[in-house]
Amino acid sequence: MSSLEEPLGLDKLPSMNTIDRIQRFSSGACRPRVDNLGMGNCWIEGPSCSTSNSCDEDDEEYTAETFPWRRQTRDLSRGDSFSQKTMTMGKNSLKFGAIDNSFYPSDYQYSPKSNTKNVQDMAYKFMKGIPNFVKIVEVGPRDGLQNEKNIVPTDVKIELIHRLASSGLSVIEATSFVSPKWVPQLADAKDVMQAVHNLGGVRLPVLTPNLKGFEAAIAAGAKEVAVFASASESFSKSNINCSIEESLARYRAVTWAAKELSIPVRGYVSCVVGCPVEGPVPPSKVAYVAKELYDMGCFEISLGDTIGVGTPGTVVPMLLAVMAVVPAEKLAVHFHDTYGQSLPNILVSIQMGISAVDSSVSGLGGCPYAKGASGNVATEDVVYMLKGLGVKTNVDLAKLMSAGDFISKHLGRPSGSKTAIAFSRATADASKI
Ligand SMILES: CC(C)(COP(=O)([O-])OP(=O)([O-])OC[C@H]1O[C@@H](n2cnc3c(N)ncnc32)[C@H](O)[C@@H]1OP(=O)([O-])[O-])[C@@H](O)C(=O)NCCC(=O)NCCSC(=O)C[C@@](C)(O)CC(=O)[O-]
Repeated sequence: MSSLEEPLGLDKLPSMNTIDRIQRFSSGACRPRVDNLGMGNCWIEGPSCSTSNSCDEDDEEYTAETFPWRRQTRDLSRGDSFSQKTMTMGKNSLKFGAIDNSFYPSDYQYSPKSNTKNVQDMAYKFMKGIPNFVKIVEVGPRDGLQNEKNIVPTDVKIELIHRLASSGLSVIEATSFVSPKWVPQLADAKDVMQAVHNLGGVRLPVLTPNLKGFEAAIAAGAKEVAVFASASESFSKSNINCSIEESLARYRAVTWAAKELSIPVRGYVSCVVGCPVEGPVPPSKVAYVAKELYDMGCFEISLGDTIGVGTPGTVVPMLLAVMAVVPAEKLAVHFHDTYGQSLPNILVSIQMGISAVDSSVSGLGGCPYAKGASGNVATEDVVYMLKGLGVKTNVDLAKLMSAGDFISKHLGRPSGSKTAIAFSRATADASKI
């Protein structure tokens, strides 16, 4: 039975006593104010921390109590004045805030002078765990295009990768060296890789399910690869035609070969909260597979909610279980947006100290072996939310949206990014004035 019918709730997973922590965050703690506020801009802005996430922690009272999982975080001292800045978006000079004032009625007016200590404390708790910098791993050209009904021409894929790179994305998953019988959409992996492998300033990992794929990837110029295991036995069989243990044995061979060539290997765990066949997946199984991948040498483990059924209620217990065995700084999160839960899931993940997020331009994607699962969270939406939180990504949103526009036009459908749609509407409205 498909688990897509019903979101997985905490009632279906072991209680880990974390929900009350999340519920302590009040929505009012990060309320926008009217004056000159951008749509996604948060008025909270910490003192200047470096992007290396090396802030000093100066207030331990909340640290131990509220964020036992917290890692490198911003330095928000309680007396901070929370201010807001307007952000411009590249040459197009689209400005956050261009259509902002009309969004917020006057009763949203927020005066720092009337701020109570209580409210400041809530804001502090909310922001305390959030890192200064989040690395975005763009998976559109691989996870996005692997599920397209019509095969996207090689030159379009290459152009997309170029456009994504020019937006400032530092990691773009380019393609997969998998069986073309299983995933014909990426049968041109060799041609794509040969065309982009020398692109400067960007890492271009590719998926490799076994040694055959690894060798082909290296021959085509790949300098980084990713292996992908599942926390669900059934999904492992349908996705890569072997058991979890068999897949781990294959990946040990891949990581061993990669080590010989000094090739970094990223590890994926899929179905981290739910499986299309088995339903809820216990956090302990996810932790087991994540640790195996970490121990065999994967430099980062990406936790994939492959069918997009997770909510913060299931994601937090899963992350706690994984963080007990793999350090938070070695983890990334990878959410599909089937139930529109990706952004809240990303928010709780970064509050827990994770600073690497996978996403897909225009929300492209889905897994050919997970029917009903929708695309990944849209990169534009993630960048927009992070900008609003004052978190750096080094991604130029205007250029990113232009890349999204390029691929959406090619696919003949509107972008799956709400941010891109909102900005294109705003631009269209402005041009009528
Ligand atoms: C794993 C295999 C290859 C096993 O495939 P198999 O059929 O079990 O393997 P086999 O070893 O018996 O080989 C069968 C044929 O495939 C060939 N072959 C074998 N390996 C390769 C290779 N690397 N590249 C090209 N060809 C290959 C092999 O040479 C042979 O060719 P034949 O003799 O029949 O002509 C297959 O099941 C496969 O390619 N699966 C890939 C499935 C896939 O890409 N799924 C989507 C990934 S998305 C995902 O996993 C989730 C993730 C990462 O996005 C995270 C998330 O969203 O949560």
